[in-house]
Amino acid sequence: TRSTRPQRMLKAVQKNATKGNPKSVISAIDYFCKHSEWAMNVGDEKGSILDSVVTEVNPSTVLELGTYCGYSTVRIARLLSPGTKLITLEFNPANAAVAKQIIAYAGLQDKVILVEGSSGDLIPQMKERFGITTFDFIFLDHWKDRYLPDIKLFEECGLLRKGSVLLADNVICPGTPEYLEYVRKSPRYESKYFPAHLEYTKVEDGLEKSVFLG
Ligand SMILES: O=C(NCCO)c1cc(-c2ccc(F)cc2)cc(O)c1O
Ligand SMILES: [Mg+2]
Repeated sequence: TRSTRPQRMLKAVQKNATKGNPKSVISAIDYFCKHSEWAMNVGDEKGSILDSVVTEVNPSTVLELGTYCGYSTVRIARLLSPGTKLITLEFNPANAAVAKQIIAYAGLQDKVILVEGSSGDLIPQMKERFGITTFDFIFLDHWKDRYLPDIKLFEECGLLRKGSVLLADNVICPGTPEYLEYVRKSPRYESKYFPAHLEYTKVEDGLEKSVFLG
């Protein structure tokens, strides 16, 4: 039967990237998306902003919502200090299976804990399952209608501390209007918008960085 786009992306990584070289995996995926098939990775323009925020925060505890094929997982994991792991949640088992292989091809499997399931179910389990007290950095890139309920869940579960940084993809396209209104109006967050474009296109999009004030 016909392969899926994530499977074709994985093939492109195995063909064009160098095993154990995260930078070449990132480049191979970006090339595939620019010249073969568009796919919903955060991409190189927004990815550079992601890199700069991760580098600035230098987090010890990291959560990604929405693994997809592992592109942003590789971008983040390659920048983490030795011994630091990132937890990434993916609802779609087929995508998780591809992501696992792309993360392994980059040689970053020891820095990543990939968990299959819904964020609504898994966020309340973070403390008991992974011994997390609070997250230093959270990247939101999953279903856009889950951003608002999940940030409220982080608050309710006591997973944020003064200075926790949340970075949200796609706040313009596809858009997360309710989430944006919440973080920009709430006195408990200091928010900043980073303008960019929808991955591999000229369509306007951007990232919203929100710091929890405690
Ligand atoms: O749904 C998304 N992510 C959760 C599932 O993994 C997502 C969608 C799009 C997108 C799609 C279709 C279009 F026409 C425009 C944007 C872009 C993204 O960056 C995304 O993260
Ligand atoms: Mg996205």
